[in-house]
Amino acid sequence: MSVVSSVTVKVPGTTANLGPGFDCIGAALTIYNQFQFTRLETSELIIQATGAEAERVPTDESNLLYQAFAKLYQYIDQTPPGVKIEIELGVPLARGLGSSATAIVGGLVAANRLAGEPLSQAQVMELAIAIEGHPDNVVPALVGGCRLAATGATGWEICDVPWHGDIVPVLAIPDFELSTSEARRVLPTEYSRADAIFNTAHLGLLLRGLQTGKGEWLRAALQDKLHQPYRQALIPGYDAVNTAAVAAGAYGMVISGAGPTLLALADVSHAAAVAAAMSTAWQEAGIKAVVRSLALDTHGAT
Ligand SMILES: Nc1ncnc2c1ncn2[C@@H]1O[C@H](COP(=O)(O)OP(=O)(O)OP(=O)(O)O)[C@@H](O)[C@H]1O
Ligand SMILES: N[C@@H](CCO)C(=O)O
Repeated sequence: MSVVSSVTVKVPGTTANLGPGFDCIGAALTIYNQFQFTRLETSELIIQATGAEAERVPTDESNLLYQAFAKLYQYIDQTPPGVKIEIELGVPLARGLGSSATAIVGGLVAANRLAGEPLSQAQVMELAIAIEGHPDNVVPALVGGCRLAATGATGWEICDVPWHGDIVPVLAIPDFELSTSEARRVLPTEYSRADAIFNTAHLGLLLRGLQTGKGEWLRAALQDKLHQPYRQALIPGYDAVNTAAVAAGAYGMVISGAGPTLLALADVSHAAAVAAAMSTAWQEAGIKAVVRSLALDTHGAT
């Protein structure tokens, strides 16, 4: 592997949970952050950001991208070099579209490349999961597609989840933030057996629904008892947007990641109507939102 002094990493945003798959399933989307890392001769850290809300990205060592970059060097027992980081933001911050995962994956992949690829992709993935605390955003951000992650005997087992080509993810992204930590604080620490069984069954159904595109299965599958009932109150207009999406032909609607973005799944023939209905419903609830029909990213970080 040749030694390089500059590397550009493009990382997709992600939607995690998909309803019943809390903390274990996520999909990479065709929305991206791009990060350029250039090694400096001095020990300086220079961070510049462009794009929507760029002024909100920290430009010191607290920056998550730099934290992940430094973590990889720490892992290989080296001092991180001085570096200039140029950030082009395409994934909105703290909206449930995996912005933190793009930063973690971007920092790790760039550090690994600048250090001469000492770690395998599997090792980078383990580090990314350890930093984020759960696998459902960082795994698809790194490898693309829709992925399910579960702990195995010696580490994480990752499996690809086939996604039928007719299923369109429609994302309604409001103009307010909801941090993951805040959205996790409202969750209980214990659940009933009935809730555990409910989610187990619905996640199984979701996997088969995504694979086959069978409407009845998808309509039943997009339900959850582990996080959504507790988080809906943090998202004004949730019920109205949900009702509008389903009336316009969506299979169902869920919270994207920890929210506040809402994700509807629809077949291609209904996607445009679902997008329009979600937009109107949020507007009528007094909330500005951007609605986008996206596709699955299949490459992950490049
Ligand atoms: N490009 C970036 N550079 C540096 N830090 C970032 C970047 N993107 C996100 N972050 C950090 O991650 C925080 C948002 O993380 P958070 O987990 O709350 O939301 P999210 O990852 O967008 O949503 P979710 O995890 O629900 O998909 C930001 O406030 C910021 O601190
Ligand atoms: N599974 C995570 C995704 C957001 O990081 C959550 O819902 O809290």
